[in-house]
Amino acid sequence: MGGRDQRVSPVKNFVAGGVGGACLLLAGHPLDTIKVRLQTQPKAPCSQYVMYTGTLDCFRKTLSREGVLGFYKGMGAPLAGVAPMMAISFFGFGLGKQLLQSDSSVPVTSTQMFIAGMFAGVFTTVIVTPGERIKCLLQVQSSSGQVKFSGPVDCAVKLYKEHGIRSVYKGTVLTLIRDVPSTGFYFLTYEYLKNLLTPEGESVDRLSTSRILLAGGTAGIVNWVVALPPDVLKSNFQTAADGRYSGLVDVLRTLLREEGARALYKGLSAVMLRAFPANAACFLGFEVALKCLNWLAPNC
Ligand SMILES: CC(=O)O[C@H](CC(=O)[O-])C[N+](C)(C)C
Repeated sequence: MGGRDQRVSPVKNFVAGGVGGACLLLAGHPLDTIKVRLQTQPKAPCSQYVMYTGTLDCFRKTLSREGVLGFYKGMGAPLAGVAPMMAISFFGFGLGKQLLQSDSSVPVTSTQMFIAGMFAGVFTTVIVTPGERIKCLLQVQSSSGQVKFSGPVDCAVKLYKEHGIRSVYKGTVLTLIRDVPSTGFYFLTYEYLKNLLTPEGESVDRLSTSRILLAGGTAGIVNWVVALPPDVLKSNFQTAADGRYSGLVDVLRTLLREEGARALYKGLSAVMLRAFPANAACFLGFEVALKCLNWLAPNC
């Protein structure tokens, strides 16, 4: 597989990855707001009184009542987490490729791309695990009606005070199971499609915006096809009361026994609806930021 002609500096990958993360959030947050509103709307006595009948209804009502800004409520906390996560992810991927590629004139192979992507997945787990634990607990709390945590910082402090750092990092193994293979496929798909979509004789670095969007969006879909089953297990494990599950195999067994295999793809439509535009924007933001950085500092 053809890689970039020259190696990209890890700092540039980090900064451009952060820009990509901010774009991911800007494009994906409206669908996340819709998803959370649908998931947490109060149970109605009959379908006539239901607040939102579906995704489109929720979109229309939010737009007419709150305007476009209504879709961007509560974006501050995720911005503080998603931009650094994607910065670390692109940094880890770039570093992984450099470590695996002994000669920079030899293109990076598909296997090396996949391993470098998995490497990035290991890197991000350090910040993703506590971020997901806090996010999931807050999301479940808003639908359960019991307010234990006033916000992300309060949640982190309470978890730490109650059961120490182990509690903040509850779900680390499941986060690794979710993110290591999926990030491998994420970057492999993007790089593979970029090469496939590059016309004969042209450089992959001059790919059109529409093709970058297509490659990035598809990478997002592939990422979530792989990530969703462990994501369901992770969310259940991270939000369960202490002692409810003896381990991750117990979560899997319980879920399969109680809800069947379909439970492993819960929330599929909302996740997929968000995955394409959010990740298309992420990779476009990354590529544009990288071009700007290369223009500003061509020699580093
Ligand atoms: C599971 C996840 O966070 O996926 C990221 C993209 C998205 O849609 O949020 C990508 N990555 C796993 C590389 C962080």
